[in-house]
This record gives sequence, C-alpha cells and structure tokens, in this order.
Amino acid sequence: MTAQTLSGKELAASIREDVTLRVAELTASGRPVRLAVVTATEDESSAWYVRAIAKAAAKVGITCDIADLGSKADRQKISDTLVALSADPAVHGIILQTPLPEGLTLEELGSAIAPEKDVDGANPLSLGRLAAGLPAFAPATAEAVVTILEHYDVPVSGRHAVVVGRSTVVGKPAAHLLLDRHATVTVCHSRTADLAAVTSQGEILVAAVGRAGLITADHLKDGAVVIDVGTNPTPDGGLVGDVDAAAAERASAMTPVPGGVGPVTTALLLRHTAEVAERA
Ligand SMILES: NC(=O)C1=CN([C@@H]2O[C@H](COP(=O)(O)OP(=O)(O)OC[C@H]3O[C@@H](n4cnc5c(N)ncnc54)[C@H](OP(=O)(O)O)[C@@H]3O)[C@@H](O)[C@H]2O)C=CC1
Ligand SMILES: Nc1nc(=O)c2c([nH]1)NC[C@@H]1CN(c3ccc(C(=O)N[C@@H](CCC(=O)O)C(=O)O)cc3)C=[N+]21
Repeated sequence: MTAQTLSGKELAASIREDVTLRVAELTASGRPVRLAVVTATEDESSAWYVRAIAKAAAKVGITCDIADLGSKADRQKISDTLVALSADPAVHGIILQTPLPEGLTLEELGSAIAPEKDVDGANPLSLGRLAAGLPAFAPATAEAVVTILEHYDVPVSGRHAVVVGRSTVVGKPAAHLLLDRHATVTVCHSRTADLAAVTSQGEILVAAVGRAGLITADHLKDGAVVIDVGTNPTPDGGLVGDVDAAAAERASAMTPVPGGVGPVTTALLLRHTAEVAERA
C-alpha cells in the first residue's frame, strides 16, 4: 500500500483566495493590511518560512515588513521592537520567528506582542486561552495540522492522535486543538522512553520534531494518517520532513514536505492578519 498524499497546496491556495478578497475590500476602504515579521536567527528553515510569508503576503495584497534583528540581538532589542510594533496602529499582525538567540525564549518574549495582534499565538495569554477553550489565535502551524485533517475528512473524534514534539509553537497547541476535536491525545518528546511503542498506537500521527527521518515505518500503526510538520534543510538546498519516505508503505495518508503543512501554515498566518484588520 502506498499512502494517499495530503497536499496542502490547493488548500493553501483556496485560503489565500478568500484572504485576497477580504484584503481587497479593506484596502478599497482605505484600510491597508500589514504584517510584521520579527526575526533574530540564521536558522535555515526559519529563513524558508520568512521568504514564504513575504511571497504569499504579496500575492494576497498584505504588506509584509521584515525586521531582521540579527542572531546577536538581545532580549531588550527584540522586546522593544515587539512593543513598538504592538503600539503601531498601521500594523495588524506580528510574528516573532523561532528559534531565538541563545538564552531567549518565545514564552517570555511573546508577552511583548499585543494579544490582539498575536497572529501566531506566541503570547502565553493566547496559549492559555486556547487551552481553556476560549477564542484566541492558535499558532498557524498547529492550526494547519487540524485544518488539513478537516479538509481531507479525516475523522478525529474518538481516535488516538499521537503528537511527537511539545514546543509552544507546534506540539502543545496541536495537542490542544486535537483534544478540542475530541481525539484521545498522547504527546511524546525527547524523553519519551520508547518512542516507537507509543507512536505505533497512533491512528493519527503528528511529527513536529525537526529531525529528518526520525519517524520510520516501524513507528507507525498500519493505516495511520501522518501529518509531517518537520522542515529539515538538506545539504543540496532542499527540504525534507521528519518522516522517512519509506513510511508511506505503512500509512494510509501522509502530508508531503514540501507542499504539505508549510503552505497551509503561511496561508493561515495571513488569514489571521486579515481578521485582525477586519476587527480594527
Ligand atoms: N511546516 C511548518 O509550518 C512548520 C514547521 N516547523 C518545523 O517543525 C519542526 C519542529 O519545530 P519546533 O516545534 O519549533 O521545534 P523545537 O525544537 O522547539 O521542538 C522540538 C520538539 O521535538 C522533541 N524532540 C527532539 N528530539 C526528539 C526525539 N529524538 N524524539 C522525540 N521527540 C524529540 C523535543 O523534545 P523536548 O521538549 O524534550 O526537547 C521538542 O519538544 C522543525 O523542523 C521546524 O522547522 C515548525 C513550525 C512550522
Ligand atoms: N514563531 C514561529 N512560527 C512558525 O510557524 C515558525 C517559526 N517561528 N520558525 C520557523 C518555523 C519553520 N516554519 C515553516 C513554515 C512554512 C514553511 C513552508 O512553507 N515551506 C514550504 C517551502 C518553502 C517555499 O516554497 O518557499 C513547503 O513546505 O512547501 C517552512 C517552514 C515555520 N516556523
């Protein structure tokens, strides 16, 4: 058996189409939409994302400002930048890229992002609201995971979903969103004792680690639906996920990398930004 490909490209295009119309309406009424991307890293997959955001924003008519503070930026510099953007009425959405410089965390810096502009759910208030089942922007990547499952009519309620990775950007919020949709959720991380024993119970497997090939066919339950969030740069300039290609033999469906979660993430970030502008 070879897995069905759960492409994110067409889904992302349809989200962008909706956003394009909404942004055009706002722009026509004299309310142009603006997204600020703050980055302080040379991480390659983060750079991929920043380029993807800039390209997609241009397509839908959102102005995208990139504040590249460099990988030596300190806490004060990053925090000052986020506070200034939060206070700027022309800016609707703010995303702070991870990873951050050594010693700094998204959990503390996220507080400097105004909650109403927190389009990637980085402010701890957003994650808390999400966990409490209150309205909040979920991190776009976590939302992309459940948006893809929904788009392809993958049943979630009552099924066992295993999430590998517990970061604030992906693993944790993805677990909350799956729980909200009534999955039975298990979260694995670097200290999970026997990863394959746990992951092989997942009818749905979400891999969000950042290690090429970590998840092999041996980690999967027969017929599992696999959402591969990992974006790992290869030496030849390409991008691969966390899931080994051979795992497709065991899965019933799998997202590709590139072309899976990534484009949907980008499209949802723009949709969040348009939503903020509509509320303003
Ligand atoms: N496609 C997209 O839209 C996006 C892709 N990404 C990609 O997803 C990946 C994960 O990103 P992010 O969550 O930010 O990464 P982090 O490095 O913040 O988190 C990685 C998680 O994986 C866990 N982990 C590390 N090694 C293992 C292991 N051997 N077995 C099990 N778990 C392990 C870590 O555990 P512990 O907590 O114990 O350290 C941690 O929870 C990256 O490749 C990133 O580029 C990220 C965001 C969006
Ligand atoms: N606060 C924060 N939130 C994030 O969501 C976040 C982050 N920081 N730091 C970096 C990682 C990485 N990430 C990617 C998202 C999309 C693609 C993506 O769209 N990739 C395309 C290929 C890129 C292209 O074609 O330009 C694809 O998968 O098809 C890649 C990587 C988000 N991240």
